[in-house]
Amino acid sequence: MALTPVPVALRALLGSVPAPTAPETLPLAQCAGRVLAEDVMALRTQPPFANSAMDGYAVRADDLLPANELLVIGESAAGRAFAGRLEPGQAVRIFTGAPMPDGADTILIQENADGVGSTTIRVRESAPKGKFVRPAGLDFRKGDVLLGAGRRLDSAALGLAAAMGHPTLHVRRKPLVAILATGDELVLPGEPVGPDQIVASNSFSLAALVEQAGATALDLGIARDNYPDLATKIERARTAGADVLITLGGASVGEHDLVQEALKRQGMELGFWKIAMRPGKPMMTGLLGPMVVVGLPGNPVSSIVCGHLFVLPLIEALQGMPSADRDRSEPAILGCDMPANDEREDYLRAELVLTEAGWQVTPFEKQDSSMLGTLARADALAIRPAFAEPAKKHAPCRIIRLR
Ligand SMILES: Nc1nc2c(c(=O)[nH]1)N[C@H]1C(S)=C(S)[C@@H](COP(=O)(O)OP(=O)(O)OC[C@H]3O[C@@H](n4cnc5c(N)ncnc54)[C@H](O)[C@@H]3O)O[C@H]1N2
Ligand code: MOO
Repeated sequence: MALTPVPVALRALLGSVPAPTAPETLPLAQCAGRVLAEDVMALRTQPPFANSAMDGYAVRADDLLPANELLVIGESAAGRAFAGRLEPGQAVRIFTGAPMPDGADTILIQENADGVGSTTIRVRESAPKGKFVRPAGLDFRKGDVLLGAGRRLDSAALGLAAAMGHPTLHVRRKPLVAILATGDELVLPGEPVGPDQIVASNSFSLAALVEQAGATALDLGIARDNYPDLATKIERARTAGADVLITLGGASVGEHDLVQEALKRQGMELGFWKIAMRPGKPMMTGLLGPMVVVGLPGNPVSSIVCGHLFVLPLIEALQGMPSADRDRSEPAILGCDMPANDEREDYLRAELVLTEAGWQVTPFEKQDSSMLGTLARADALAIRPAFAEPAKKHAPCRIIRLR
């Protein structure tokens, strides 16, 4: 079978998502990190009235001649407006956020007035008409749509939704991602490790990755390399209603690589298998009923790199984010010479340095896909396209930032 290029595989995977997860209504305080299921319209105008941006005096700009004296006739504070009307020659003591009194058009900040606190003030320095006045609707008006469906609710978006008057929001249910490690050799961290055993790490790294992307991880533990155990644990993912099943390991071509066959026996429709990338070549995708299956290679670095390239966009697509298929790479320059590349696109663990010419990326010398220490040190993946010619230090390249 020919190797599938990364963008082809990614498009196919995102295209296989049956539908975004169902919407649910949550109180605002529980919406951080969730994705909006519908557009959000302002239920009110902000600010609802013209107000002062500074502490000082509400005045008429026409009265702001240096040394002019103004009679202070009252006070407007936030939550306690001045009820009367300002006439020529008058001022109203005002504080930040307080409503502008009728008849006033400008704020004289108290630093530019003499006699602050007394019944008469003297203009020290003039100000143009409208200075430090926030007109009603400066931020938004009732009916404005300020947050679109598919927007992830970061702190600014949540603050805005609150200011628009929404106590609850319609957001996508968190995708449920079942994670199944496979392998006779695996033991959990902290368990006794036999001479031919390996500590399982991939479930932890993938769970962290999917949770950062807004999903809930469901750890199915470790399936041993036999069909009955694999079948039981795959079944558990289906019963739990997982939107995605990530399998780890057993993806390659050896006699103990049973995962694909186990999934097919349960009815999985294979999407693709084997991608033109390094690491991550044996990755597989499929659909088992409505559940999207992603079979990741067992090598720890391969599984995490595939997680960044495929699983993160998949989880965004499941949350209805329209930008899920965006190009996540950024420009950089090489920090060293690079040899020609073969038919697999390379994702090299690398460190970044910010230079006058932008990010300079230098791949680590050792790139084995078992080396988690190197991956944890890496700032980015340096991308070397398939069949790339040799490249010189400072040549342009693309990177994907890891943190
Ligand atoms: N003849 C060939 N051999 C291999 C090929 C190939 O094309 N022809 N591909 C290689 C590539 S590339 C990769 S990547 C690996 C991936 O194979 P598997 O997905 O079958 O992975 P395993 O054999 O199950 O495990 C590989 C390695 O990773 C360790 N592992 C597995 N699961 C975990 C886990 N949960 N946590 C930590 N470490 C794990 C496992 O012990 C092995 O050491 O295949 C190549 N072979
Ligand atoms: O592609 Mo494998 O993921 O080289 O190690």
